[in-house]
Amino acid sequence: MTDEVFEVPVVATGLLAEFAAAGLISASGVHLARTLSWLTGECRDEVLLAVALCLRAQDSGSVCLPLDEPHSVAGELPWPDPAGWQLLLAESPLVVVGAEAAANQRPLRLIGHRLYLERNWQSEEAVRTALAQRIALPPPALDRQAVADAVMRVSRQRSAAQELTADQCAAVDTSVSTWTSVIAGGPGTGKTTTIAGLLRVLDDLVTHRTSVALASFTGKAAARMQQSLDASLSGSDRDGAVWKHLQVQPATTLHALLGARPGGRMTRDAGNPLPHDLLIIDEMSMVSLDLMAALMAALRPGTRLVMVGDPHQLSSVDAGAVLADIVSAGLPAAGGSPRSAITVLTHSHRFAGPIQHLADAILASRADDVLDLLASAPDGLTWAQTDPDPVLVETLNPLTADVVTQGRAMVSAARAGDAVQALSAMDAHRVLCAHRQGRYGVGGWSRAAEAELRRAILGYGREGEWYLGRPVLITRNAPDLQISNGDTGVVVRIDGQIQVALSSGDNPRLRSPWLLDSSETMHAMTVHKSQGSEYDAVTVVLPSAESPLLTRELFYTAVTRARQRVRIVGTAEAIRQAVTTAARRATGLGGRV
Ligand SMILES: Nc1ncnc2c1ncn2[C@@H]1O[C@H](COP(=O)(O)OP(=O)(O)OP(=O)(O)O)[C@@H](O)[C@H]1O
Repeated sequence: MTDEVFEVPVVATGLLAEFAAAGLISASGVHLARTLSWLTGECRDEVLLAVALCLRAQDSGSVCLPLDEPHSVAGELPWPDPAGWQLLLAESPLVVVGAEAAANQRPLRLIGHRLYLERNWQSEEAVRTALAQRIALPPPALDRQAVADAVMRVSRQRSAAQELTADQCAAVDTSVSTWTSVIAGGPGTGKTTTIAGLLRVLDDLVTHRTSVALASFTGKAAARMQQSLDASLSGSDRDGAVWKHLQVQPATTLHALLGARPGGRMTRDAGNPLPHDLLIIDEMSMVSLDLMAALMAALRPGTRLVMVGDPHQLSSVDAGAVLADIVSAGLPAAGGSPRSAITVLTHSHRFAGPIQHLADAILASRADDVLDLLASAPDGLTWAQTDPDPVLVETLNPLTADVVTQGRAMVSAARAGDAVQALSAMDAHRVLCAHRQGRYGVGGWSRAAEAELRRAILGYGREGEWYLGRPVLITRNAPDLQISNGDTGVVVRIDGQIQVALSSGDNPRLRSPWLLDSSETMHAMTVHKSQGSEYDAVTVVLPSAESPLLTRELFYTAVTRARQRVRIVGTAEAIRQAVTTAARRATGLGGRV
């Protein structure tokens, strides 16, 4: 009996077998479909296929499966007719139909032509309802003229060349005067400067103690936010005591703010909400639907929420595209109000040159312009026109000088015990890959760089596993050590002790390497992991044009990580493919906010 029970769920037959063979559904999708079939008696092939496709959609970042969407990889596969498929699903014991129906333990929900895993539907619904409730609240009780005057005053406190732009003033005004707002914009468009302005204006306007929390998705992004906020505020304001009424807490990660516990539960929730009066979330593009649902549950109605980020960047690793959805759907400042609570900052104050032109052309999907620009090789942009392969010296050649210069700088700072210098050398240049493994992946490129360094630098890597100057990527959260998945650092020797210096604003955190359970050598990183960080120079390794990861968002995110120099390693075909392929995630939030 046990054997029978165990065997039934893993066998793929019929449509499941065909789609699995074509790589369109995964083994876990087949397993889920067969298990649900065994539990409920549902055995219609089309329904089981929908279950497996729904799981696959979630694994690739979508929140739901649109049944009626043309399938780009359809080929010879027998896709069910959308209308008939919808009818079959509507009468399946696995499916709840419609937004109004209560949850009743069924694993799937059908909303029109969109099929959701029930859990994703619940998260999306929770976010939508919470946003709608917040929009319906009467706006904060502030005198409109007083707000406008305070914004002007704060803008003029800056030097003439640094006064806030009209868009930045509008963003501050909107964020102060509404409960929920968005400040959207690409790198260097002045989002952090606007946040600094917002804090000053709020401090001017309120008459009571007002607590402010700043959070970002990764620890690195939180540290960067804190750093640039400190730089935007004058010396005296940085000292918390000088704020008249604000209590501004140091920037932290969103998970830490919500008190994430193992298993994904949060300490902060509806019964124990966040106590702050203002919550500012940076790098909002990295926030998944589930995390957004947890955040909305933990927000009191009287907390202003300001979401800051670049909707054109890659979406979260987990399912959802919350910021892009909110920006595309629009967010009214208040119920029935024509005024929008979203401000888009478009002018970059940081780049004017070729990197900005490249980013603009990528976003506008102008492939010819991108290729012309790269071919003209302006200062700051280089293009190694080749199909990358880390085992081929000619591919690595253009990179070698950067890798070796950087390696030398890390080693000498590490030997001198200068953690700040070692970290700055680490961030001087970063190789970014779309893939984790394989020819175009982080693993191979990191190993190739390591081999090059061992050849070029005398004594490199001789001190054992934790050798001086080794760049390290943390791959798992360790809250007790205050380190997060994605943190980066360098092995250094300080006062005779081997330590890993981890990036953290102005003051690196030092951790004993013997306590780091999950880390790897990092000479290259995925574009996903690089989100929220910036480097002086970036080398982007583009996969072949066939790679499903090659999208405009990926290319744009990679290129905009660079402050001064970008090198692209890839073929013209891959570049064209990236620029003309939009990352598509099926979500329902955009149409429902
Ligand atoms: N209105 C302005 N006038 C002049 N300079 C400005 C203005 N706003 C911002 N800047 C400058 O532009 C640079 C980028 O600003 P800021 O750090 O606020 O942008 P950002 O959008 O937060 O960038 P990123 O997210 O890429 O870090 C800073 O040096 C800042 O001082």
